[in-house]
Amino acid sequence: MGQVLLMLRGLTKGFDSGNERIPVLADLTLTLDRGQSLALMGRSGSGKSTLLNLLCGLEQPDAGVIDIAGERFDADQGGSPGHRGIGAETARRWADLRRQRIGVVFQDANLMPALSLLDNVRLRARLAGQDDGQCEPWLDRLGIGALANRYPDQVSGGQRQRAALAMVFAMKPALILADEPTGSLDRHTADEVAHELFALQADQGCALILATHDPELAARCGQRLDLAHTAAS
Ligand SMILES: Nc1ncnc2c1ncn2[C@@H]1O[C@H](COP(=O)(O)OP(=O)(O)OP(=O)(O)O)[C@@H](O)[C@H]1O
Repeated sequence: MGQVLLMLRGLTKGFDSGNERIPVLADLTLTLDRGQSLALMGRSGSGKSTLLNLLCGLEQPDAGVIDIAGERFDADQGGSPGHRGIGAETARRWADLRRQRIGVVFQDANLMPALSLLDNVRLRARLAGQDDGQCEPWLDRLGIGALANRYPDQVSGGQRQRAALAMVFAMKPALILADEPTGSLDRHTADEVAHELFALQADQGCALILATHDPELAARCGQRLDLAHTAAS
């Protein structure tokens, strides 16, 4: 058996709508080892983005436990769901994890507009405590080395998506969270980016969780979780 990277126990999350709490995820339990990949599937609104947000601390669960790389987060039981604060210590631990261990590739590639693609990658590496002097090869590997000195608004959406992947790999994360990482790309570019994503994931031995509607992309993952079939949907 591999080394466990992520453990979810009884993870539950809903959102307030008027006086009601609408359940999105109910009692979700799963384990992911280092080096494994998991595709999150399910119809629109089934909770894929919500789960990714919970896994990087951008949303807080109503109940359950999240354990990532030995950092354990228990849902705060004080107050009613939706009205709980997050303690300063918990916020700090999530921020540390996002900076050093969790690489996030969400739909609107989160590049700093005032920095070139290369400087975006360097900044991300530096924040994660990695060597920022070795960042050009990441852009080369993603096929955008020639665009290193351009700013994000001077390249296409697909090229920004590749730069976002270069940033994630430069930080050498333990876990990558990707929300439709190829969603805005044409089929050919999507295939190229997916190829690099899985090749680099294998090279680095990190775990990958990706939300997608694309069955071909999901088929490349070792595991699949269909949120349409979880108790809340
Ligand atoms: N901040 C919020 N407040 C209230 N409801 C929310 C909030 N965020 C998400 N929801 C609701 O939770 C449900 C799950 O949303 P989520 O974005 O996780 O779905 P998804 O599976 O990622 O959908 P898609 O495939 O369309 O991206 C939806 O019904 C959505 O409207």
